[in-house]
Parts: sequence; C-alpha cells; structure tokens
Amino acid sequence: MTRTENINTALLSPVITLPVMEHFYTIQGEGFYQGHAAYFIRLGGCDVGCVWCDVKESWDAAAHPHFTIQSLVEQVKATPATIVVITGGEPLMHQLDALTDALHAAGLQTNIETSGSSPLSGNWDWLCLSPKKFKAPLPEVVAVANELKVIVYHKSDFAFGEKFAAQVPAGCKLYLQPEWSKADTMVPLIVDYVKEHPQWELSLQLHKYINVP
Ligand SMILES: C[S@@+](CC[C@H](N)C(=O)[O-])C[C@H]1O[C@@H](n2cnc3c(N)ncnc32)[C@H](O)[C@@H]1O
Ligand SMILES: Nc1nc2[nH]cc(C(=O)O)c2c(=O)[nH]1
Ligand code: SF4
Ligand SMILES: [Mg+2]
Repeated sequence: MTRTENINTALLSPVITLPVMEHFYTIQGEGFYQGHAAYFIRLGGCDVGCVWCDVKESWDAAAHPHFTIQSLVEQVKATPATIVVITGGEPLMHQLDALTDALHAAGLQTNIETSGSSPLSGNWDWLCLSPKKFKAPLPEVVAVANELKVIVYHKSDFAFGEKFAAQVPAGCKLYLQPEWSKADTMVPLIVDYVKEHPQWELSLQLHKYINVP
C-alpha cells in the first residue's frame, strides 16, 4: 500500500471516542436482568435534569475523559462479562451505532438504560426505557422498549407509568421502581399497586442495598 492510500484510509475511518464517567463490572441491580453479572459503561452528558437523579455528576459531558470504542471493548473483554449495559448520563445523546457494532463483533450482548428522550441509535439486544416528566421519550424509542421502568417519586407516577404502558410493544416488561430517597413511603404504595395490577412488577435498586457499584 502506498503512503497516500494509508493517509486516505485514516481519514475515512476516524477513531470514534465517547465521554466515559466510569465503567465497572458488577451485578445489574434493576429490572429484568437484576442479579445478572454485567459490565456497565456510564457515558457522560445528560440534558434531562431529573431533580432526584442519583448520578448528577454525569450530566456535564465535558467533565469526563474520552475513550476509544476499541479501548472500551478491550476493557470488557478482560472480564468474563457477557452482558454490557450502556448507561449514563443519557446515552442516546451520543451516536451509538459504532459502539454496539464493536460490542457485537466481540460477541457481547448490548443492553441500554435510557430515558428515550434523544434519537435512537445503536443496535440493542435489550432496551430499558425509563421515561421522565422532565423531557418526554421519543415515540421511536418507546416503540422498541423491551422493559419499561417507571420511577415512583410521587403517587401521580402510577398514572404517568400507565400512559407509557399503553404505548410500549406487547410483551414489554413493566417495572415500578421507588425513587431511592422516597423508598420507605413509595414501596408500600407500589406493593399495593402491583397486587391490584399484576402486569406490573416491583424493581428495587439491589446494588444500593448490597453496596456494590
Ligand atoms: C442514572 S439513569 C441513566 C440512564 C438514563 N439517563 C435514564 O434515566 O434511564 C439509570 C437508571 O436509574 C434510574 N434512577 C436515577 N435516579 C434514581 C433514583 N434516585 N432512584 C431510583 N432510580 C433512579 C433512572 O430512572 C434509570 O432507570
Ligand atoms: N449495579 C447497578 N445496576 C444498575 N442498573 C442500572 C444502573 C444505572 O445507573 O444505569 C445501575 C448501576 O449504577 N449499578
Ligand atoms: S435522564 Fe437519567 S441521567 Fe439524566 S437526569 Fe434523569 S435519571 Fe439522571
Ligand atoms: Mg445507577
């Protein structure tokens, strides 16, 4: 190959990087995959602004270092993980096609945690939609949800959840998860609600009870 061909190839395939706040191998604490080993990649940047967000340090994308997709895949491959969870921040603020292609090429399962409020990108084996009042999910994301996880901060959140339960695909799993600081008062309401509406399940943030990341 000539020197010119080398330069052109480099120009045509720019190295893609993403801002990463943290990445860690742990137990999925929430929802359908609760209890399963999973490698989490937390991307920086969120424009939703949930008042009760438990990871506000993620919001400013510029505060987090960029990692190449190749280096992220290598970090995952250094563990026995088979499931990778892309979270944030709001991961769909980034174009994620190249990331999920690279994870799939490495034989890994791609899961995402998203508010659905930015355009859909990436190819997902499992999409967990957690809709927010602060910035509504887009119909294109609601349409492909495998799991709907509604955070219950106030009793009005049951009706908010039902609005999206009517829009997700048939077979989508339905979870009610107490907002962490309100768990003592919201868990009894969720238990009563689930008993009356057994299509819903309770999701607790298991990792916070057992003190793992
Ligand atoms: C930090 S968010 C990141 C992914 C995406 N921005 C989203 O909100 O789905 C990950 C999950 O944690 C949930 N979550 C955030 N703060 C919480 C809190 N204080 N109590 C319970 N769940 C919370 C979100 O609803 C979401 O399901
Ligand atoms: N163990 C564990 N499970 C999780 N499930 C969703 C999380 C998230 O922040 O997206 C999360 C997290 O931060 N830790
Ligand atoms: S959308 Fe997710 S990351 Fe963004 S503020 Fe809400 S809970 Fe936090
Ligand atoms: Mg979390």
